[in-house]
Amino acid sequence: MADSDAYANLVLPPLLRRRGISGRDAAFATELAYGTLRLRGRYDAVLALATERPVTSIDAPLLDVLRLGVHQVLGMRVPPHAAVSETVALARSTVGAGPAQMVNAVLRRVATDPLDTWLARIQEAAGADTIEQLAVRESHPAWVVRALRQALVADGRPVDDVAALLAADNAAPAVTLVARPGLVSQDALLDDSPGARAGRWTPTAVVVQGGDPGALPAVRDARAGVQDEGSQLVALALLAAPVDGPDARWLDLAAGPGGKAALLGAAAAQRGAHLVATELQPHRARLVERSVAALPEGVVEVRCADGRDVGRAEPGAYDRVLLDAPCTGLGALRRRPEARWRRSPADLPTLTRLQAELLSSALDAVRPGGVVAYVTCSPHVAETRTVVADVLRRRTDVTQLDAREVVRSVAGDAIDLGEGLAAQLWPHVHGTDAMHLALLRRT
Ligand SMILES: C[S@@+](CC[C@H](N)C(=O)[O-])C[C@H]1O[C@@H](n2cnc3c(N)ncnc32)[C@H](O)[C@@H]1O
Repeated sequence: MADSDAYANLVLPPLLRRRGISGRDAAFATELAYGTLRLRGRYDAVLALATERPVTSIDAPLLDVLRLGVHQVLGMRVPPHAAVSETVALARSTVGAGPAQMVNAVLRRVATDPLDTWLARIQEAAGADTIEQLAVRESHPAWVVRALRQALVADGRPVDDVAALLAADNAAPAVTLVARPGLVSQDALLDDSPGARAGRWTPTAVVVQGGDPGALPAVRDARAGVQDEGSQLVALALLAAPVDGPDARWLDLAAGPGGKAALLGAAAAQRGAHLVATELQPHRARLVERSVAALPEGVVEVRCADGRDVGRAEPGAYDRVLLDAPCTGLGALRRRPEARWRRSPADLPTLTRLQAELLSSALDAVRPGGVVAYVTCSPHVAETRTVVADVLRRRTDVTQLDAREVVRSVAGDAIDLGEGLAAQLWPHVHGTDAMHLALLRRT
């Protein structure tokens, strides 16, 4: 999984199901796989010290086995002798008897000292640069640490918050459900999920304890869905933003797989509005269809189309527009264990160009007095504040609203938001993905 192009959260659950692995065994296998992927950077630094050679010189399959072993020894509560013997057996069956001996020696060495001792050692080996130290300790690429630190500062938060943010990225998030308004109530979802609690910020979120949310009837028939509470909050904020004049034609410009479209669609059904959801990728457009399946016929129209063309094709046609733009996803690293190792700064120019083009189209598609929500599940300044500032500089027909005020009107005044007109959520502050929201009104 570390080397293939598959996403762990898509590959692992069906794999476990096919092998008949469930309950505690499935939970163990999931923690082993996700934890190893997440903490790969930390464990590679440990392995470089324990093997006294660079990990790049270790064959990929053997390195994966070693990482799995180190995670059991340092990251899970597996007794060291069991972790070592299981991993050696795995090495013997996958990479051969010779490498298995090496695995045995290396893991015994790793098991000699506790995690804190290894963390101190790898930090020291990283040199004097505090970013590099944080990068190995909290297992993030250094460029991601730099970008997150810059985003925290841009939000007016203490630079030292970055350590807590990186640690929050390394903790598996609780599964959060959305009760789609008018289809199922938050109370009904709470009643159906033993041990669940209501979300902190929205009247739609329910945080569940383990189990398979897909087994809940409300999730199976799309009255509810799995959705981070930050995603729910930004969609509800678009719905709470004041528009002047009519309020019946809504657009979701980049809708796949459809979590926010389903929430907006449910609200549209209640308010007598109509939602057009465009998505470029046909298979993701089909996922949008599925996510809105429980809504009354005709409320949501899914179109497989390029969102960049909508502003030109339908100028001023909409009252509310959501642009949840394709982005690096650096705000959702907790939920995508391997994502941090896949992205590179080289992805940014293509993404930010696309984000700017989509935002221009969204602003053309909204009528004067209407509102566009520009949303990313990344706090990266280049994808958020810079994209919005560039568009505002080029146009004279757009003003930025105070998104924090609107978010407070949904989440309550106690929510701790940073500086500036945008609302930036953070895993370590809000317990959500690091969603960014800017609200723009056509004048
Ligand atoms: C961040 S995701 C949207 C997530 C969605 N709002 C949700 O809550 O489920 C961005 C989506 O934009 C789509 N996309 C990328 N380029 C696009 C374009 N030019 N026009 C429309 N959709 C596009 C991607 O395929 C992806 O599904």
